[in-house]
Amino acid sequence: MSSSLAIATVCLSGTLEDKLSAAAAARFQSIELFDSDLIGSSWSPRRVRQECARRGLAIDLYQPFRDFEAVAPDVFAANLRRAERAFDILEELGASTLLVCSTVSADAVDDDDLAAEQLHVLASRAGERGLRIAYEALAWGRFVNTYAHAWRIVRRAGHPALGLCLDSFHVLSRGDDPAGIRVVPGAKVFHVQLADAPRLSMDVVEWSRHHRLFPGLGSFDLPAFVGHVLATGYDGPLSLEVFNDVYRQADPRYAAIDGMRSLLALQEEASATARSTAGAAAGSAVRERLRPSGLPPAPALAGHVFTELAVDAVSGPVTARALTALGFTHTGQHRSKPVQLWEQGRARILLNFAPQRTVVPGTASVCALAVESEDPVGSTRRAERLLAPVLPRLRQPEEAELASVAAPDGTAVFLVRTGADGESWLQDFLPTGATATARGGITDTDHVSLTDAVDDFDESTLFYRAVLGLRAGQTTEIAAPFGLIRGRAATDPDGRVRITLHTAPLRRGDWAPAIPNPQHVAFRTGDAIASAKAMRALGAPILKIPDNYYADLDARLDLPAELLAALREYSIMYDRDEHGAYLHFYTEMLGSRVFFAVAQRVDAYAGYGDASAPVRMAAHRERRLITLRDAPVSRRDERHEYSLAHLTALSLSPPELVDAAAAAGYRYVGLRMTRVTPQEPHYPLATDPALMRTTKVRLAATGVEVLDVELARISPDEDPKDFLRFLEAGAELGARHVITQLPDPDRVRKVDRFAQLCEMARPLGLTVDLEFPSWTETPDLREATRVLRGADQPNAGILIDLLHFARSGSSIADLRQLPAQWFHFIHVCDAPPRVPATNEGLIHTARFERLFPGEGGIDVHGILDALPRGLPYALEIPKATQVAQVGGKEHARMAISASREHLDRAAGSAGSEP
Ligand SMILES: O=C(O)c1ccc(O)c(O)c1
Ligand SMILES: [Mg+2]
Repeated sequence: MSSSLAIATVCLSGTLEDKLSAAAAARFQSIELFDSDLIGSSWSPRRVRQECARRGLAIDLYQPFRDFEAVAPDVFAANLRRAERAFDILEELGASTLLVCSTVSADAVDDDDLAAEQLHVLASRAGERGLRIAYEALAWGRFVNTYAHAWRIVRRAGHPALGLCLDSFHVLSRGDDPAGIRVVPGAKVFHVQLADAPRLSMDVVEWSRHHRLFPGLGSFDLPAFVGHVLATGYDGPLSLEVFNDVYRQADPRYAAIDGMRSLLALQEEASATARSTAGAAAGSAVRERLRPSGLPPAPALAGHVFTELAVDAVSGPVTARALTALGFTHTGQHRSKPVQLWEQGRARILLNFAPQRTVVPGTASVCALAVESEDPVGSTRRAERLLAPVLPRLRQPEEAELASVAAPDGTAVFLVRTGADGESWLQDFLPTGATATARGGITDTDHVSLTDAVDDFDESTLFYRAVLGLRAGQTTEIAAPFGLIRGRAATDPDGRVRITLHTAPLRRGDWAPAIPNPQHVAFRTGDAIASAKAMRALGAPILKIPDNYYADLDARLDLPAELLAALREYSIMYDRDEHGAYLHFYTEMLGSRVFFAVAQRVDAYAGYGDASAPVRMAAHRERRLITLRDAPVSRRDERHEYSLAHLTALSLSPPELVDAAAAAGYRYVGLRMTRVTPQEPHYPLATDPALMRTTKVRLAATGVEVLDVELARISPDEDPKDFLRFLEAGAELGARHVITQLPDPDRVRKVDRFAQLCEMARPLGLTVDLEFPSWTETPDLREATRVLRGADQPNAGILIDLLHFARSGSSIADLRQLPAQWFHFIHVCDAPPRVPATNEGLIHTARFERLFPGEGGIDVHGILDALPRGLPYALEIPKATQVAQVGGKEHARMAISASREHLDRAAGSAGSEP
């Protein structure tokens, strides 16, 4: 019989009902009930017993009973009374064991004889009712804090209903030698609790109550601990007791599954340890109890087979270009799906243009990975026993049967066998006719690197370790430019399959300029320098590493000058451990998530170059910002800089607008900070510090900049002075321009006020750009021109809004005559050819019903061609119906895509007029 598997209710989040359902669904056989879970439950103890039975769960133990022993007679009497109440509960629960923790009470005395005597009395009372006492030494017990001490007292008490509870945390946190457990007769071990923990240097109570982990996720040698426990002959349950702040608030159904996986993996590891260490005779009973209940062994893995990237029409070609430049060849096309096979050596990438899952537009992401299993069916059965969802396969009749399971983050993990027979999955790809070459020197996939949210990190680690039978390495921590990154690698024993997982454990708030959840595939080469040389020749987008890195490398490692020069020349990073060295370089980001790495392992280097990771992260960030800023400039002739004007998606708050702009590829936003109409949402950036802060954080994180702020609308009863805070807030956001309107019939006054506004804005580095809606008292280009000439201010400008320009009947010929320095950006849109007859109609179109350039009747190109070259196009295209249907963010994306289509392409042929 293998040991039964149990979980303490304290491991899980929720009400008792949530916890029991989760434990049962994860196929635990029994539970430890915590008193707080019972006290907070509306179920009577009897009902709890029924609810457990209904779910197939036994109750092994009720706990904790505290501060009982070694006290004065009066306290002892009170404690016995307390104990009888606990026994009542045990009887109703149908549980037989009460856990008694060693005392931490100030009432207790340091007297083992007294402790033994009083525990003897307790055990007698328990025994009379058919119950047992399991005595546990808390690591912080006042007098008894080691299992050896607890055992001396239990032995001295000498009562059959008194035994030990052995908790791995209390034993291993103190550094006690667990081998001593072997002297305890198995019949005197009443209960065993298992918890792992990270190595932390802190108060042991804190450590125990907040940081315990499921087995395998910390640094304790639990396989050895379990081996010692079972060597005593103990055949009771192995029970998880893990106090952990994350599990306590996570969905209990997933936490329970994680717990079960961790226990099964622990049993497996402990049994392997017992096999290799125990003598043949001693080991067999132990091994029998360690046999993980029905868990098929993990079949050997022979390597990475492919990594599949979900791509779209934007990210697909970008990724394909990068692969080509790394020396890959598009060798196959899937028979029934839009999936491309790219190969070099044994390294393979699939580009899936029709991913099953939704993906972030414009960026590739890993949707599947495949490993070579010597027995895919066995691998799948193992995954099932470990409660991993086995994915259904939709396949055509002539296609290979591929088994896959879903990792916690949804990545499909394929277990394949690439036989030479007709069964191979490769048969599903029709040759393109192109033959793979070794142009880039890549031989294989070295590893796949994935990132999870912190709360999913342990789950992922457990999944890959347990399901694939990989070994988890040490947890590593990187002080990265944008915060702490925690990592853990999982590898098969031969280092053929390597998966590295990362998380940002402290990630909070909005300041997140790092790549969100980056992923990369690292390809192996036998010669990193030769590969880099070849790839550069092929035009690969290799990430440039700064000189300071090489100066530091030289100082630290004293590498041969020639090697150092080559590393620097090709932006190759270099790491060393006691086994060997690691030469690695990276591509730039391909979209906003995925990049590739090329790595050479010298001798038996076992790591992943973590020490260099901060440099890489900073370089990626820098590169992304350069891409954002340079792309339009370097292609000035065909493209324009775009800004997202707030009115296009006024339902988005400023931080949301910035994110929408970044996602869609705008360089700028224009922010509306004043309420122009009573109905519209108001974003009071000038007076709301929290909104200002999050907006600035999103700007910094995305690299989007503020082009302009609006609206200084100065009607007869408005005083320009009241706009000072507005102007200052605009400057704080980094805006360059302020939009103003002058609905004032008194020309002298409005010119004065316009001049005054310009004077206020000037020291803040802002221009004031006069817009002329056709229904206001500054209704056309002529009147605006008069105001500018009258005010005669160096930072004055005119904002041409194509709608107002067209509706006001202003003249393109006039426009051409005006000074170029008056124009700083343009509000671009189109509108229906039919001009509304009333002001209400005009206003309605302006606020709700504009069209994308080319969709309407405005002479968009004619007006734009009359303006100076190179002005940013601020898309101000409200379309109320469309926004209601697709949301502001998607509308913003459609706006830039339609505008680029209509404007960038035509710009090249627009001639060279000034
Ligand atoms: O932290 C505690 O008090 C506590 C209680 C019961 C246990 O079994 C334990 O290991 C710790
Ligand atoms: Mg315990």
